[in-house]
Amino acid sequence: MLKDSTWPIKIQVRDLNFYYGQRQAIEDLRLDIRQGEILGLMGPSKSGKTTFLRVLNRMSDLVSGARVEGSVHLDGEDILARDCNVDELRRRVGMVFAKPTPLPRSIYENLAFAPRMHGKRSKAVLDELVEFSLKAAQLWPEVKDRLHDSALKLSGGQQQRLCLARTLAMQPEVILLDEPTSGLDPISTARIEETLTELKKDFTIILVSNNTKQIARCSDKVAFLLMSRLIEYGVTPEVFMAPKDKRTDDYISGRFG
Ligand SMILES: Nc1ncnc2c1ncn2[C@@H]1O[C@H](COP(=O)(O)OP(=O)(O)OP(=O)(O)O)[C@@H](O)[C@H]1O
Repeated sequence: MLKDSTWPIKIQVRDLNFYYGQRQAIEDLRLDIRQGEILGLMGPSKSGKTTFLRVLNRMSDLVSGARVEGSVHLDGEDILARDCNVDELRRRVGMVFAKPTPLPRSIYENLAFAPRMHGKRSKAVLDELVEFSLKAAQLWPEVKDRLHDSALKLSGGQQQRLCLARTLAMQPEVILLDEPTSGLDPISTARIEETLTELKKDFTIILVSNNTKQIARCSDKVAFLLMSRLIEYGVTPEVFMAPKDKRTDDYISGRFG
């Protein structure tokens, strides 16, 4: 179901500017992301997509010399505020990277490690969390009989679903995906895309992809960034069928980027 303007806003971005030293990577961004929708973020290389994701869970803080202006509210709370609890924010806003990065441990430990660090010590609770997150990432049937095998034995596509499961094990509210299928074959890509469609029932998702077809297939709304600026934002089929800006049209038709 399409989330219209009456649907609750999960993330509200206003007048967002982001600088790496002198270089501005996000300019005057204004965007609402509604609860339970998939926002596809597309744009050519260096348009600011990854920077935006990193602002949303304050991973951008880790870059020395970086500076942010404006506001980003998550459920009404300003996450750029000094007193924001960044550990809790990163639990609520989880991230999956382009390259799968399982820990060199068992499948089970990949999922139980961080929740245990956050105080979940009971085996029964961890077992349940492992099963829940593997099922949500649609990996459970393939690994349920070998949870104690090394995660490194899994295929690339399975490793990426494991990384998604690892994010889900932290019981986030928002999932950021930065080109999650860029290194995967078409079958593994399709599995991840199906999984995302299931997950949006319970989570708000922001998907960065250089693959415009993937954005068209998976997202409810789409934002097109070009040279640090938001050029177009709207309901995905409308933007793809009738883009308002010629630069969006050029991009989705493959005329540049
Ligand atoms: N850690 C950093 N230090 C300095 N500049 C950076 C850093 N990360 C990104 N940038 C610069 O910020 C701009 C936006 O980069 P960003 O990675 O956000 O774009 P992107 O749209 O995600 O690109 P890509 O599709 O290539 O990943 C680029 O000019 C990039 O060189």
